[in-house]
Parts: sequence; C-alpha cells; structure tokens
Amino acid sequence: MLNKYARAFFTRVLTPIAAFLLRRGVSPDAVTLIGTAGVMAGALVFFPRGEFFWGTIVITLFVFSDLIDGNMARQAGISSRWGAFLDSTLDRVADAAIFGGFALWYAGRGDDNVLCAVSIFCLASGQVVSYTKARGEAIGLPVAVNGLVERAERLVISLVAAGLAGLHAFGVPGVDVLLPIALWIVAVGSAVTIGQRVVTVRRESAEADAADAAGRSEAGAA
Ligand SMILES: CCCCCCCC/C=C\CCCCCCCC(=O)OC[C@H](COP(=O)(O)O[C@@H]1[C@H](O)[C@H](OP(=O)(O)O)[C@@H](O)[C@H](O)[C@H]1O)OC(=O)CCCCCCC/C=C\CCCCCCCC
Ligand SMILES: Nc1ccn([C@@H]2O[C@H](COP(=O)(O)O)[C@@H](O)[C@H]2O)c(=O)n1
Ligand SMILES: [Mg+2]
Ligand SMILES: [Mg+2]
Repeated sequence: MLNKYARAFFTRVLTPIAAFLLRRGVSPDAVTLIGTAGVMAGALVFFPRGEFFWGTIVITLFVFSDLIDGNMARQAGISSRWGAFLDSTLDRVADAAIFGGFALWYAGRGDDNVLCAVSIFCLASGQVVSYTKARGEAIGLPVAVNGLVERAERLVISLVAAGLAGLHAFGVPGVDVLLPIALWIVAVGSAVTIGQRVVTVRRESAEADAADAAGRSEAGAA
C-alpha cells in the first residue's frame, strides 16, 4: 500500500537530492552501499543497547537512500540488472540488521524471550515474504500480488514504534509498549503476506503448467 501510494510523493521530494548527488559524481551503487551501511550501524550499534530513539534517527537518515538510488539510476538512464540485484540484496541485509538489533536487545538487557522470538520471526518472515516473490518471478510467473505487509510497511510500523518507544528513556511514560505491539503486528502481517503470495504462486503455477500441457498436446496433435 505504501509502495503504491507514498512512492509518488517521495519521488517528488527526493528527485532534487538525487539530481544533486548525480551532479557531484556520486553513483547509485555508492548510495545503495552507504545507505545499507548506515542502516546497519544504526540498528546494530543502538538497538542492542536499548537506545531506540537514536537508533531510529540514524536509520531514518539512511533508509531513504533506498528510494534515492533508484531515482538516481532512472534520472541518469543507467538502471541496470546489477543495480536491481544489489538494491534488493542489500535490502535483505538492512532488514536483517534492524530485526536482529531488536532480537539482540530482548536476548540481552531487554530480557524477554518471547519478544526475542517474535523479533527473529519478523526477521525470517520478512526475508521469506521477499523470497516468495523473487523465486516466483525467477520461474517465470508474474506473482501479481503484493500482500498485506510489504517491506515499506514492515519498516514504517517497526521504526515509528521504535522511535516513539525510545522516548521512554527521556521520561515519556507508557510509550515503551509500542515496540512489542509493532513487532507482533509485523509478525502476524508477514505471516499473512506469505500466505497471500504462496496462494498466488500456486494458482499462477497451475495456470502456467496447464497452458504448457495444452500447448504440448496441440503440438502433438498437429
Ligand atoms: C518524536 C520523534 C520520534 C521519532 C520517530 C522517528 C520516526 C521515523 C520513523 C520511521 C521512518 C521510516 C521510514 C521508512 C521508509 C522506508 C523507505 C523504504 O526503504 O522503502 C522501500 C520501499 C521498497 O523499495 P524497493 O522497490 O527498493 O524494494 C523492493 C521491496 O522491498 C520488495 O519487498 P517485499 O515486499 O517483497 O518484501 C522486495 O521484494 C524487493 O526485492 C525490493 O527491491 O519503497 C517504498 O515502498 C516506497 C514507499 C516508501 C514509503 C515511506 C513512508 C514513510 C512514511 C513515514 C515515515 C515518517 C513517519 C514519521 C512518524 C513520526 C512519528 C512521531
Ligand atoms: N544501485 C542501483 C539501485 C537501483 N537501481 C535501479 O532502481 C530500481 C529500484 O528502484 P528504487 O526506487 O526502489 O530504489 C532497481 O530495480 C534498478 O532498476 C540501479 O540501477 N542501481
Ligand atoms: Mg532502492
Ligand atoms: Mg530497495
């Protein structure tokens, strides 16, 4: 949903920044790599220590690089298969760092085995959500479904909650419950999304196999 409705807005806002970086000789790949490194640093330095506010601020500064890199490539007319591969692969690395950071907090001083498990489930299920689409497309299917919780939703839900929960350390009462709530929402939403994508791939596979079989029997009859 966010990918559909918010992308146009962010494209307008980020296009001048992308143009500026291109004029300075920065490449889309460099933005992809630096953005991922920044997200990883924010997540793995701050989240395991429970510093959710500062971790979210650092991640937010870098995460929009994922919208800038593609914008730069398109503006410069240099979109490439390699760029698409690098972008998607490093998305997975950044997501692992974010949910891994939460898991490390709950495994350590956060001291909550259930929320540690929920964080690990968010990490793994998010990767599976992406894999279902990538593998379906790799076997030639359209995978014409996005599902309930795409990457943008996973990030916005968990990072807004983490940023607000981080305000607890500055004396704001009650906000610390937001992160557990968000993690449960992302976990359940990701499970539903996997189901939606698997059902779609199963239907599209059956249709494609039936079309292939019909084509073979027509060729045999001729
Ligand atoms: C009082 C202060 C409190 C501090 C609060 C801090 C608030 C800031 C918190 C969060 C900001 C989070 C912003 C997150 C932005 C995410 C941007 C992003 O990376 O989107 C990526 C996404 C997809 O891009 P790609 O096409 O490159 O990715 C493909 C996709 O990911 C597929 O994934 P799949 O669904 O399959 O898992 C992969 O299959 C594929 O491989 C991959 O290539 O881009 C978009 O979706 C575009 C839309 C972005 C929408 C961003 C909305 C941000 C909205 C609000 C943030 C601000 C909220 C402020 C709240 C303040 C609260 C007080
Ligand atoms: N280093 C890069 C990054 C991205 N691309 C191209 O942009 C597409 C992704 O667009 P986003 O707006 O989601 O970032 C990707 O599929 C590539 O075509 C690139 O070429 N090089
Ligand atoms: Mg990108
Ligand atoms: Mg990306």
